[in-house]
Amino acid sequence: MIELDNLTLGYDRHPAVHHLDATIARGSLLAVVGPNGAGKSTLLKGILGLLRPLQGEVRLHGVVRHRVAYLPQQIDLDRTFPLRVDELVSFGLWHRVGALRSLTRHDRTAIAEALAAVGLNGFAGRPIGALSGGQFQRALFARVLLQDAPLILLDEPFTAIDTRTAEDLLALVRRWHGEARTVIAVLHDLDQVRSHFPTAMLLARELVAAGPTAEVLRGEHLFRARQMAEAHDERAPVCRRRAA
Ligand SMILES: Nc1ncnc2c1ncn2[C@@H]1O[C@H](COP(=O)(O)OP(=O)(O)OP(=O)(O)O)[C@@H](O)[C@H]1O
Repeated sequence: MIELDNLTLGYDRHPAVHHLDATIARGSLLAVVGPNGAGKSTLLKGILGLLRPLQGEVRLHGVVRHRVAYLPQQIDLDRTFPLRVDELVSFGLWHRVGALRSLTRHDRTAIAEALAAVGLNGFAGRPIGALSGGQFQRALFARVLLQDAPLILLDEPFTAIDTRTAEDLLALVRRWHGEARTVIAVLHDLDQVRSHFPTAMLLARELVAAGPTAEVLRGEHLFRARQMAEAHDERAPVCRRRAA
C-alpha cells in the first residue's frame, strides 16, 4: 500500500504538485492523468524517492524503494549511449546480480526469455541506438519484466509508439496486474484509461479526484482540472495550507 500524506513536491522550493492525500492499495492498476504540467511525472519521482517532499510524506508499506521498477519518459533517456539491447535489459537483474558480478547462464536465459516476451527475439546483440521507438520501449519493458518488482511506475509508456506495440505492452501490464503487482502509469489517452485501468487519479497541481475510473473521469472533474491547471501560478512559494 502507498500513502500520500499532505504531499507537496517541487523543484527549487517551487511546488509542482501540492497537498496530495491519497491511498493506493496494493495490487492496484492505477492511471495518473491530468493536463500538461499537472505534476504527474513529479508524483512518480516522489514515490520513487528521486525527489524529496517539500512538505508531507510518501509512505510505502511492504515495498523497499530499491525494488520499485521505474520506466521514465523516453524523452528523458539517452539512446546514443553505446549499449546493446541485452545489456540494457540485464539492468533489470541488478537487484539480484549486483553491479560487479558477471551474468550466469541462468541470467542470460532469463534475459532471452524477457526479450521473447516483449517480441524482441533476435535483438539481443543490437545497439540500442539502432532500435525504433517502439522496439526501444519493448526493450525497456523487458528490463522491467526482469526486475520482478512489486511496484511498477510507468511514465507515458504508450506515447509515440505504434498501436501494435502499445497493445502488446498493455497485455504485459495486464499480466503484471494479474500477478498482484501494483502498477501506476501516467497516461494521456483517456479512452485507453477507461478501457484498461480500473482506478485513476486526476491531478491538476493538486488532487482533483481519485477512485474508480468512470467516476474520476466525469466531465465535471476534467473541466475542473483544466481550470485549475490554467489558474496555477508557477512562481508561488510553498504554501502553508494543510489539505482538508
Ligand atoms: N527538473 C525540473 N526542474 C524544474 N521544474 C520542473 C522540473 N520537472 C518538472 N518541472 C515543473 O514541474 C511542473 C510539473 O511537471 P511534470 O513533468 O510533473 O508534469 P506532467 O503532469 O508530468 O506534465 P506532462 O503531461 O506535460 O508530461 C511543471 O511546471 C514543470 O515545468
